[in-house]
Amino acid sequence: MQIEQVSKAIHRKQVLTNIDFSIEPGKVTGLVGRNGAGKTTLLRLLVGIIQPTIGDVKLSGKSIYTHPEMKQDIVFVPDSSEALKGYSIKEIEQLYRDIYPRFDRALFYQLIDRFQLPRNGRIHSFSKGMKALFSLILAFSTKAKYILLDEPTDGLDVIVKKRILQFIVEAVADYQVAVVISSHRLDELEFLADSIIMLKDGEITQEYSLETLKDSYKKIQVVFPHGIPEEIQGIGTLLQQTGKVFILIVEGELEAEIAKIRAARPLYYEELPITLEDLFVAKLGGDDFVG
Ligand SMILES: Nc1ncnc2c1ncn2[C@@H]1O[C@H](COP(=O)(O)OP(=O)(O)OP(=O)(O)O)[C@@H](O)[C@H]1O
Repeated sequence: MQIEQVSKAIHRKQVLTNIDFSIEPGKVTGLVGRNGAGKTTLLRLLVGIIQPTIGDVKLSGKSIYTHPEMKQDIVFVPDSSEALKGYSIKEIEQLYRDIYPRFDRALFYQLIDRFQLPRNGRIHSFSKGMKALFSLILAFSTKAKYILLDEPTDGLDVIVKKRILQFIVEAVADYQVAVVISSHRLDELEFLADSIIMLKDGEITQEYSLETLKDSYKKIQVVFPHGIPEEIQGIGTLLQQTGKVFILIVEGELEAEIAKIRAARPLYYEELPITLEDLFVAKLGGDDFVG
């Protein structure tokens, strides 16, 4: 799937600007950003619920907006499954079979049994965790090539969460689907995602491959008795300061930057393991506005 220079304004407000990336089969792409950054709007654009003001989303070179049959290959799981509430499992299965011609009924019931959901239940009798699991089962049973998940584990207990994450990992490997996950759970994305797209105020500020993440950034703890010396101010991003202890995220020419820090003779120097959360705070933690 190619997302080409997509911008979207809603009620004259610019919500997304120049979004450009592609999504690969068999890979999980994590979408991160602060509240209001535009994640849900982007997912809604990728599934064709809304259309871009400028730009296009293409599958095999064809626009999903002018070739509606393409939408059989894309399924969106919103963060709440309220819309399905009034139906029974059988009714939803029928509905999905009408929309998605490759819907795999055998797989659907196999997964319903595996996760011990009642075959004859109605969705309104399900707990939040059961609804979340059911939405995922439904999505993967469509055999759509692109599965878009908005906060799939939001509000779930640890056990259900683990089952859901495990299920996503297995399903991506088994069916070679492309999954896009919007999430605030950076620890979960670290476990799941192959790459991360970071949105800020509707724009992509960073794209990371989780494989190279740890080679591109360093998290450094240093102690300077009189504050960070002038000659190295501006190197890296200050993540945290506790008294004389500074934690910095360094990027770019790592060796050269680290050599400069060491040349400033800190009383103590240590490299710490970097997490996605560190990068999130370093890159997006700058202001307190939530829009
Ligand atoms: N239908 C709409 N009408 C007006 N504004 C909207 C609409 N949809 C989205 N927006 C605005 O677009 C911006 C992005 O919203 P969106 O829901 O995509 O963000 P998000 O990154 O998913 O946020 P969160 O993490 O809080 O779910 C917000 O400022 C929101 O107010």
